[in-house]
Amino acid sequence: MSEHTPLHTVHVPLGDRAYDIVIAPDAIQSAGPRLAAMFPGARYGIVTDENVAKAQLPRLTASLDAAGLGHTEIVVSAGEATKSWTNLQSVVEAIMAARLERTDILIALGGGVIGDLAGFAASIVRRGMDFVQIPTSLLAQVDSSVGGKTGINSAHGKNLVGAFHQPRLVLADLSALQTLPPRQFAAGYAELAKYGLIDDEELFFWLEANYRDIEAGGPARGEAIARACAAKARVVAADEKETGDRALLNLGHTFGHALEKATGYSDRLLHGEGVAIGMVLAYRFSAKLGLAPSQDAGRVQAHLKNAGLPTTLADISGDLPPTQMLMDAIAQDKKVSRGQLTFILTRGIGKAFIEKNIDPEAVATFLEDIR
Ligand SMILES: NC(=O)c1ccc[n+]([C@@H]2O[C@H](COP(=O)([O-])OP(=O)(O)OC[C@H]3O[C@@H](n4cnc5c(N)ncnc54)[C@H](O)[C@@H]3O)[C@@H](O)[C@H]2O)c1
Ligand SMILES: O=C(O)C(=O)C[C@@H](O)[C@H](O)[C@H](O)COP(=O)(O)O
Ligand SMILES: [Zn+2]
Repeated sequence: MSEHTPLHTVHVPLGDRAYDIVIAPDAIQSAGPRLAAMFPGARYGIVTDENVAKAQLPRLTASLDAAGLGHTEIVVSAGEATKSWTNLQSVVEAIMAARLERTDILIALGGGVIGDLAGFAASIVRRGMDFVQIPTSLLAQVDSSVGGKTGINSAHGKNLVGAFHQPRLVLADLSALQTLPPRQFAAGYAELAKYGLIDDEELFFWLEANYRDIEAGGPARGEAIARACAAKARVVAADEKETGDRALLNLGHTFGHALEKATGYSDRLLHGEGVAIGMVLAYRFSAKLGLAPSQDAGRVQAHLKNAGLPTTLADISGDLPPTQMLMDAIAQDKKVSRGQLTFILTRGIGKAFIEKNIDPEAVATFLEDIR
């Protein structure tokens, strides 16, 4: 095995938009030669945030320099508020100021915020340029770097402006996770557990048994990331633009996105934390409707809590707005169709399903009851 052999490679079979997800301990160090072989003659724009610029950018620029690849860096603030119109504009203008051409490559180096923002910028600059995802958070390695959803938040809600734009390559560097703060690691773990909760109870039980090794950076970590990417690749390949079953990946997100909006896209609630609470609420709501055993809801909540995640509304610091305001946010969910709410509900662990025409009164009453 060569020094740069990936630990795992997951293929995303999307015809002329197919790509690989390379999962390796040193994917950043080996990026230069890999990119040079894939995109002869290209220059690179690297979009990153200020934390990742300190922790991981030097490894990437050293690799590009060693391979003789020209690059320019675009550094934005860290955090969810960065997914905004203002930052979209400045990133797009910076790409043009650097004279990156349509056949050059934009690199998103960072977590899901950077992937979503840079990916969206790539989708619109010069009517679309190629981009490469180099995810550095657990959340981005198991979820956001794969599948081509890109976008920003609006005053009306989460991810309401965006495009489907697939990356040409995903390089998930396991050693990058060494500098990720523990709270961010836990937030990413929520999206990892989500795959088990959707349709793979064996994966959820394996995560329960292997959580400590995953957290500690043992061999289970790479395997968990690869299993998550394979699960997402399967869903995306079958339904790239979410006309059907891709909506299952939204488990916990209808509640979670409303809570992120309610907390001002701030550090009060990270996306993965909102998803953790949202998934527990989806299980509790399903149990209340008589669809899922309440023991399963309890088991899900216990595991996420054990992984260091908030699992109830009371775990969110500060006051939350009235239920009606949460319902207003839910009404802007992208799964709403002809004015009807769609929720991802469940019949138990690994048994999620899409339910249309959910009565908003039932949701509001449920939220009032648990507050
Ligand atoms: N497009 C999709 O399919 C998809 C899927 C899931 C989530 N998302 C989006 O992803 C975003 C959340 O992503 P996230 O949790 O990665 O948040 P993030 O991008 O804000 O990154 C988390 C934090 O960790 C820091 N960080 C990242 N990597 C680091 C590293 N290796 N070392 C040190 N610090 C590091 C960042 O600077 C940031 O402060 C949300 O906006 C969510 O909506 C998108
Ligand atoms: O890739 C998907 O599809 C997902 O739903 C993954 C989610 O984890 C992610 O948060 C996504 O950005 C949510 O999509 P949205 O369409 O509800 O904004
Ligand atoms: Zn998510």
